[in-house]
Amino acid sequence: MARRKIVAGNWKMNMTPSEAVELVNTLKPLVANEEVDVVFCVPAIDILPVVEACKGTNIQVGAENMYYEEKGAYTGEIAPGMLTDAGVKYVVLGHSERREYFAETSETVNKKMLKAFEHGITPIMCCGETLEQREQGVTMDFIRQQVKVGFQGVTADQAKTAVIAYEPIWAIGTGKTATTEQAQEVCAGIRACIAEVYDEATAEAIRIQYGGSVNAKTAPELFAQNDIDGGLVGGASLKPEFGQIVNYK
Ligand SMILES: O=C[C@H](O)COP(=O)(O)O
Repeated sequence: MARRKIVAGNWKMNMTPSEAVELVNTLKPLVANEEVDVVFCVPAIDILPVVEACKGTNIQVGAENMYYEEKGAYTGEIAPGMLTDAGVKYVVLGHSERREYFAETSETVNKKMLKAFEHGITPIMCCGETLEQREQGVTMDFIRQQVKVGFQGVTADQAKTAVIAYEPIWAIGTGKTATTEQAQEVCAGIRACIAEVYDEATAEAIRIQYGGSVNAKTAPELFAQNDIDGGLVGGASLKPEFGQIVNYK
């Protein structure tokens, strides 16, 4: 069975709550495509107004991060139960910006993955190599490690519902999209890694996105690849162009 495409916007640290509602109202009619899962991953403070503004549409709301404890003395963190109560269905975990600026490791990402599944939140787990790693030829070794650690303890049934976003760090926000061949090659490698860790059925079911300077021009070819099931879109998700990306074909 063909996998359903999933196109998610990652707003990062952009949009005040009132700007967020305005953006949703602009994008709503542009992303009304029932054949694709459309997700807006938004800053924590925007979640409630965005959930409200997305009611009655095909848009699902995601968070950009989450903590792995249920509650307690963790100043500044957001618990999974808070997200589900607010109407969140997805959470971006292990984005390279969080790994780089907030010291996230694959081990903490793994704890968050397990907690997200426990609460019925679908994780969008990010992985990707630096330019240096690509030049050294260790891209796949590095990504396989990120995936294996990230999925430790995750059951095959849970993994089947997960989303992995392959985002080469050198392509994020740089305007440098990976070539279609580069993106397909790594996404296929990630699927092979899932088949090794679990089985063919799990590898066939899991959805793998590409992320890194995706735009309306590059999306059609990228999303047409066998192992690319959509995109995680940063900059272009804040513009009407996101509608063209969702309607890539
Ligand atoms: O999560 C999204 C990615 O970091 C890609 O961002 P970008 O589309 O602005 O390059």
